[in-house]
Amino acid sequence: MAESAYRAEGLTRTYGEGASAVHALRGVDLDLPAGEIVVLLGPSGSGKSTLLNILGGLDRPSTGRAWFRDRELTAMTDRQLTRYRRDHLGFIFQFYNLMPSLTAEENVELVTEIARDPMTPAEALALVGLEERLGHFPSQMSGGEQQRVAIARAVAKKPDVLLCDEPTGALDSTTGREVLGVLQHLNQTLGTTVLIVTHAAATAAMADRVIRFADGAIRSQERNSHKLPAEEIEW
Ligand SMILES: Nc1ncnc2c1ncn2[C@@H]1O[C@H](COP(=O)(O)OP(=O)(O)OP(=O)(O)O)[C@@H](O)[C@H]1O
Repeated sequence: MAESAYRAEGLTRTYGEGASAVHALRGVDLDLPAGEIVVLLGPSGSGKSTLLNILGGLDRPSTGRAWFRDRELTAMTDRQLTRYRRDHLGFIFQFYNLMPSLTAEENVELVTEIARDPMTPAEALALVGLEERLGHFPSQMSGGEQQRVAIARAVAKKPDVLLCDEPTGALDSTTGREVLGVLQHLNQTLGTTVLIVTHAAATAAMADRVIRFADGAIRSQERNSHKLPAEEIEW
């Protein structure tokens, strides 16, 4: 059986109390094997980001338990969660969060300087097809190129898992497909587990596993028998 990346049992997350409480997660059970591309779909407010943040060690559930491999995230101290994020995860968000005063190479260097066994920034930027743009500043690049720098930054430390929250949310469909192609390439060449939270339902076509959320719970989960290359996704 494939090694497990994540498991979760009965995760709930409630914000606030009493009548105004928001039940962002209402009991989520999960079992995600390592090495897959997993796409989480669902309407706005259905709890997708909340789940991603808990698996990413950025938030804690109100009740329930979660594991990364055989380590229980919900039993970790804040320090242990910080190390878990540093040693195992890369994050990609809708907005690229690049430092405007640093070049592409220097933006990636921010991570490679503190990682244990990183690629060089040039290697990471080559993986996302930006080997020619090392010395460019974010303002000199398109949105898609900036997102590729952000992906290079996330993968430079060779993470086991890439957690992506709306990675194509700010991009047009052509550029979005290119960015998804980069994620697919990383999954195929490095075996990185990739979790993608998105509104773009078409992204499901490139997933190994599609999880649909509604109202804080998983409504369905399916495995794709036939995955499409990202370039062939119809938006
Ligand atoms: N820090 C917070 N404080 C209060 N409520 C929150 C907080 N974070 C999220 N929520 C609420 O929890 C619910 C789930 O939010 P979440 O961001 O997980 O949904 P989502 O499915 O990712 O939505 P979207 O697709 O719009 O990003 C929403 O009703 C949201 O308003």
